[in-house]
Amino acid sequence: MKLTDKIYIAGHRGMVGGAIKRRLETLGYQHIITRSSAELDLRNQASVNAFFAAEKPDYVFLAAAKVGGIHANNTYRAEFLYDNLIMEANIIHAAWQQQVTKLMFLGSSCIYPKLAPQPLQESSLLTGPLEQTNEPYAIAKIAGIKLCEAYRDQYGCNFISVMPTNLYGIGDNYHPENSHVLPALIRKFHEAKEAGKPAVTIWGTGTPKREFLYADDLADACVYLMLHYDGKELVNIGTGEDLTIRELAETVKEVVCYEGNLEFDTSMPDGTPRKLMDVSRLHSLGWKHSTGLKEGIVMAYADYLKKSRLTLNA
Ligand SMILES: NC(=O)C1=CN([C@@H]2O[C@H](COP(=O)(O)OP(=O)(O)OC[C@H]3O[C@@H](n4cnc5c(N)ncnc54)[C@H](OP(=O)(O)O)[C@@H]3O)[C@@H](O)[C@H]2O)C=CC1
Ligand SMILES: C[C@H]1O[C@H](OP(=O)(O)OP(=O)(O)OC[C@H]2O[C@@H](n3cnc4c(=O)[nH]c(N)nc43)[C@H](O)[C@@H]2O)[C@@H](O)[C@@H](O)C1=O
Repeated sequence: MKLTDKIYIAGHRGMVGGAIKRRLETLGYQHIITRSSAELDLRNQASVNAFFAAEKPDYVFLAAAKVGGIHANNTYRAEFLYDNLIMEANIIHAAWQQQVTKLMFLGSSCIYPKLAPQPLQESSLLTGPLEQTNEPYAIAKIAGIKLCEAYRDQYGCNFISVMPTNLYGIGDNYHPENSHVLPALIRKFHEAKEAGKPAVTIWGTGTPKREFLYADDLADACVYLMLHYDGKELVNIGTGEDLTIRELAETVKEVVCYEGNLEFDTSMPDGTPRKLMDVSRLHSLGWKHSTGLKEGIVMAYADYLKKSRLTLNA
């Protein structure tokens, strides 16, 4: 990937797309192409085809998606399947038609079977039933992986698929119901501290375990793999370390300096009991994460405060 190549980031306004854009700009890439969903609805195949024909990007980071936490996945099941299927199919097909040099598809750790042996190996894909709460999203992601494989097999396309673990960081989604757990806890603890509330409600039992990677680390991994990996096999991207939701809540509570109690709402789903990624392939390719969880949460909280001050002042 030369500094003058045309690079399209689908989803540049999102947490991951924004981090990839920052990383590419830092490295001196001069020709980054972006479109918001208002400018280009990726569910519209004719618009996507026209965009690719006009811009003819050389490289594509496919980070656009319908994304959310366990409650959003379980509530908007049709949207999570339809939107993600349509967006990835339109982009991958147009990338082939316009002879894109290389495309990176972003999947997710949820593609692996609910009870697959831990840590999750890339080879465990399609070896067992999926977690029910995010099955539509997982099926869409698996279809994206299979599309990239099929276009490689039939047309020789250099389309690679990477599987990030749970992510957090700058530009995360802090929606009270639809966000992922880490940004949700940052918001809950902050608002409880500001309001002097005696307790914060955590969904589920607190016993599931999750792995968290700082989004700017993921972006660095994505650029590294775009530069150095051309294989057909999936590559898990994570830290290789996990903790319980209760431990995560205690950590966020400490960072936010909230002094109240935790309460657990077991009417809310736990989801997958554990989804720790096996990152040995990633490490063998020469990349390892650099931001520790507590350090990352401190930076994410600072970003949240900056953004919430902005909205408060809006
Ligand atoms: N967040 C996480 O924990 C994880 C995320 N991932 C994957 O990483 C990728 C990015 O996730 P993340 O950054 O968190 O998601 P965000 O929700 O922050 O960003 C998603 C982006 O997709 C764009 N988008 C959504 N629908 C459309 C549409 N119809 N047309 C055009 N653009 C659209 C949005 O554009 P706009 O803002 O212009 O509307 C937005 O910029 C996704 O593929 C996700 O599956 C994988 C594992 C974990
Ligand atoms: C990235 C990944 O993200 C999703 O899977 P998930 O990791 O299960 O999602 P989550 O982050 O929302 O929850 C993790 C755990 O945390 C508990 N939890 C406690 N309190 C809150 C809370 O307040 N909000 C949320 N969202 N969860 C909470 C919650 O009950 C669950 O046990 C899917 O998109 C999946 O498809 C995917 O790819």
